[in-house]
Amino acid sequence: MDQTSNAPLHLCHVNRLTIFINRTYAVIHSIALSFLLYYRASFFFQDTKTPIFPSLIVFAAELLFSFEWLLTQAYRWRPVSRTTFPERLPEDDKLPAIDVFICTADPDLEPTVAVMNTVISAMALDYPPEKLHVYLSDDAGADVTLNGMREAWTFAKRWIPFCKRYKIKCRSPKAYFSAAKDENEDGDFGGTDFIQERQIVQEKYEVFKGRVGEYARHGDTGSSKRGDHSAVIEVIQESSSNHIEENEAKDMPLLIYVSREKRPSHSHHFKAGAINVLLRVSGVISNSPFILGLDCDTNCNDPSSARRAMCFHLDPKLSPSLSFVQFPQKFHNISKKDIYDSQYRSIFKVLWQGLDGLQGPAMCGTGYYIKRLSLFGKSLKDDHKDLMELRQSVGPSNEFITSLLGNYNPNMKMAQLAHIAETQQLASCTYEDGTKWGEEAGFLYASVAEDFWTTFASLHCQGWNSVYCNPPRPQFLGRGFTNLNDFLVQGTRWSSAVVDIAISKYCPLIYGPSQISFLQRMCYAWFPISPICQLFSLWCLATIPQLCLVNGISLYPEVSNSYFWIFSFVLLSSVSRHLYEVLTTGASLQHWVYEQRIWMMNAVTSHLYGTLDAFMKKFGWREASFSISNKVDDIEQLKRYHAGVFDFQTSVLFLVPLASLVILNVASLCAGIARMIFLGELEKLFIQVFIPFYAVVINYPIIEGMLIRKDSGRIPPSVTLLSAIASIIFCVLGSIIFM
Ligand SMILES: O=c1ccn([C@@H]2O[C@H](COP(=O)(O)OP(=O)(O)O[C@H]3O[C@H](CO)[C@@H](O)[C@H](O)[C@H]3O)[C@@H](O)[C@H]2O)c(=O)[nH]1
Ligand SMILES: [Mn+2]
Repeated sequence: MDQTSNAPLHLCHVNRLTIFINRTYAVIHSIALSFLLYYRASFFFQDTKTPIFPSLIVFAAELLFSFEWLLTQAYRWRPVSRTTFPERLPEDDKLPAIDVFICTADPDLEPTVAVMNTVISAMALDYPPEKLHVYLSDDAGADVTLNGMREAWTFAKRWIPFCKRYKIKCRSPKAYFSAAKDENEDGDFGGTDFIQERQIVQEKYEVFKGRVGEYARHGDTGSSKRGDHSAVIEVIQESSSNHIEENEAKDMPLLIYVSREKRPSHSHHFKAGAINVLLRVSGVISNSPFILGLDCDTNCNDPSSARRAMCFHLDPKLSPSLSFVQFPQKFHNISKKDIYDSQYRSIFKVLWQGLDGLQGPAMCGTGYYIKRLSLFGKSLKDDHKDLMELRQSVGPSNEFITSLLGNYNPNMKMAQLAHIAETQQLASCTYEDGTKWGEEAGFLYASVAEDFWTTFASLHCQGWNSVYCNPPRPQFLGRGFTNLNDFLVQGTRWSSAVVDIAISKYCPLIYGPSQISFLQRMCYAWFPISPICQLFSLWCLATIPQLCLVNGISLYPEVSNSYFWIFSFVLLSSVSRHLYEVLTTGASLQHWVYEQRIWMMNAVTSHLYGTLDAFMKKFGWREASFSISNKVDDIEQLKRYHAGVFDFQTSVLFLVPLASLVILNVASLCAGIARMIFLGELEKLFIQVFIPFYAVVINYPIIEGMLIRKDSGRIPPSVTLLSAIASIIFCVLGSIIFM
């Protein structure tokens, strides 16, 4: 260990070439945009035959697009990347303790074996075991999960020493055993000892899986009492009295099951509520200064993440204002033909790097190492720490307040026994009544995008920073979507959650104290504003120029007009800019098509319903909800995903807008081509023909789904018919009203 030297624990690289390219592009593109908007604006002072209403709508769409574009430039202002040197960390006895929080909520959608793999992989992190405490929050209160944990504990006693002895990198047994041998480049594969032990451990894993499977089949998955059960907190311990095994257990991290109390009469605030209970319960058990947050599907794919995170948290220059280290979300099941962009390429390869160069990335729910106290910044802000005020803020438990004030250094065994009674109260659904939990303490409740919202309002706006750590080997691997329905359902939840923020008084465009920089605020504004901008602009651009085309009305400059080149430039520049980013982040030309398509589909469906949902909540017509993402594979759907074939088995509410818009665009394209050929309007309508042409080419799989495919993943004929009728009605009504 290299403690004595002054070698840094981490480095930050500023990519000057990228910055130069990004800023140059921003300047050139914004000049072109200004010309475009000038052309539109001056149009209203001219005397033309074009009807005013469609031009006005298209202008509004262009304005919103430009505004959104402007916000995204902040992400491109100063992207950075980082390297860590965990080997330079101090000795193990100087490392701070870590509590791992894993959340699960529904054993039917989140299979127990997979959740336990996450638990086991977290227990096997490369960190002193006495400084690692793993908590699983089970919102379903299901027996299968509690029993699964007991089995996981027993299996982990074999698994952890095996991983450590042979330096296995992939610490999720499921991933390890299902990978082809040569894929497991890590670990020592030479000796017969290894081969024998691997065999034994694999057998144990099969037994573990079998047992959990039994519980799942015959046990109670808690579906009847999911919203109505009392709190259960259990420290998972040795069940057998076997001496040798007990010795092994010494090297095991503490493992704790937490199922908070839930009652129909009390709002439980979804995942944020679950984490806040974990914050309290762990506060009186282990009270570690740092917390690793994981979703139940996020396996530790590399044991070194904890030490890498400590490279930042233990840097004396960075640490006082550092709240958390975020690792990217990466996924183990991404197809080469990632048609739904399940990898979120742009977020994790572009946007988060950009934020990292400003004040730091937003939390993304999983794969982050956060400083516990930063979540209580507002409650603890006065130095004198008035006890009464603190009670009002975080509730009456003296044990918890003591732990928060840092006066309580838990001796694990004692703490377990002394405080288990206290935890019942801390996990009860009435504990938060009259306190500031969810408002200033812990994760915030105002939006179900609790991660994004908490980072903005509680952390970055209070002057905390964060960093983004993206080493070449993925440190965590989750499960990406494999079908359109899951993608659109999650998209709708996200849009709704962020639009909640956009239409609240905390909209980052207007809210934001001086601690947050202007550029950081622009980035934050983009998330809540973009669904509204995209939804409006895309719906307009997918209907109005088309309607006008059918009626022979020109909305864009003719080819001979010099502004024609401005419009062409803006279009080409934005499209090629996106292509450039896709290619330079290691994706293919084909992936660029996927992203263009899924972006359009998302905008006209998820963003639409999400925004509607947000407004309905605002007016009190609907309650907040959190539709948990499905994590069970359907073989058929999986096959299609890997073949790059769309699976249209989703709600008609999603399908009808998609299909209607495509039908409308095909029809207008035909009409446009006919006009060009028979009426010689090529010059006049060039751009307007190009728009539906582009939309149709990019969205070809929808046409295929309607007309060509016969499999169960196609668009049902009834939906096609309904959509055709919808587009005809739109065309007729639109022509009468607008033209
Ligand atoms: O009432 C709830 C609802 C969800 N969860 C857990 O929260 C996690 C995330 O839920 P999931 O359904 O997988 O949602 P995703 O859309 O995949 O989650 C993304 O978006 C969420 C909201 O922004 C973040 O919290 C997540 O970390 C992020 O991965 C899962 O482990 C769930 O078990 C709970 O514990 N209680
Ligand atoms: Mn998820």
